[in-house]
Amino acid sequence: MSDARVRVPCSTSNLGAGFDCVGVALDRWLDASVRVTDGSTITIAHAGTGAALRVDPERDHLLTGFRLACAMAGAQPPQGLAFEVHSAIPVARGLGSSAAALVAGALLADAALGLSLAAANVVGLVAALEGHPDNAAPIVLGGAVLAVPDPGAGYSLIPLEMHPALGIALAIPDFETATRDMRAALPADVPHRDAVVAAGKAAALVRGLAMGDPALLAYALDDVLHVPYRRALVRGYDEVVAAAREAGAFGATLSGSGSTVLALAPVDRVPAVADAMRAAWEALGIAAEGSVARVAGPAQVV
Ligand SMILES: Nc1ncnc2c1ncn2[C@@H]1O[C@H](COP(=O)(O)OP(=O)(O)OP(=O)(O)O)[C@@H](O)[C@H]1O
Ligand SMILES: N[C@@H](CCO)C(=O)O
Repeated sequence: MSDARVRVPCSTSNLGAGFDCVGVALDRWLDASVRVTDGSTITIAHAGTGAALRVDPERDHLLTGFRLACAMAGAQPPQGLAFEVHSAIPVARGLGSSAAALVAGALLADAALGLSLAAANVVGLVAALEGHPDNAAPIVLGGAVLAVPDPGAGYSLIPLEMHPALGIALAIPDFETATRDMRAALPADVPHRDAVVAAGKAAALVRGLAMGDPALLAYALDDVLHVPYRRALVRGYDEVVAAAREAGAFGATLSGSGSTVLALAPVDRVPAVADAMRAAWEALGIAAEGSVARVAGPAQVV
């Protein structure tokens, strides 16, 4: 057993029509380390965006990920552990902070105990806990990823091409939306006609990302499966999406389950789109950060 350190990106997921199956790793990072101690206590020191988290260590996703990885490999976790985390990923904003913490914990266990877990296993254990693989998959693999169930119990993880002329803008408001609440807002069933439209939009998303095709992306970002049921819970959603389009975006949608709004745009329009979305929120009295996001590589042991 040795000390270990990892660096894990954030992720945006869904991208409109890729609900629960498409995600992209983005360049905001969580850095974490673990040290084995002589005692029998577990400490987790959070800095950065996690500093305000009031989570008992026993319920912290970092420790959960660590223990799940040990259990998957049949290894006994040490009793005394000291974790240190610095995160730049905003919490409960649709940028995968929970998946990032789970992946970080699992990779720390893998590195510290020499578990030799495959990337697909790490995605699988995080997805099993979260109930969807679209954050864990890009965090572990980097880039844009399609994650769908494979004939066994795991997932097929397929890297998706993103056209180089395609840029990503984010607007991150100062209010949270918990994924649990946003999933509770979804209906148990949708009308068949909506399912038909959703199938076409999901196909349009994959092809639109590869080609950078404006019409396909506009169609795909205008989701019918989850956004219609969630947008009322994100104050200003319609205004921010409209502002993105007016500033030159192909379209905009919730990042993950929100509250962040993500826009896809030609690379040279991305700064203006990010600024327009921020301004739209601020016009409603809601502080927000507008930023240009870059696609990130995979989580790494450093
Ligand atoms: N180490 C941790 N880092 C972040 N969140 C944690 C951690 N441990 C537990 N949590 C819980 O997870 C919640 C955040 O998860 P949630 O799924 O709601 O948002 P998210 O992962 O930031 O966004 P999304 O899943 O929509 O991309 C926090 O409010 C907190 O209760
Ligand atoms: N696909 C998930 C992502 C949550 O981060 C959802 O939209 O609920």
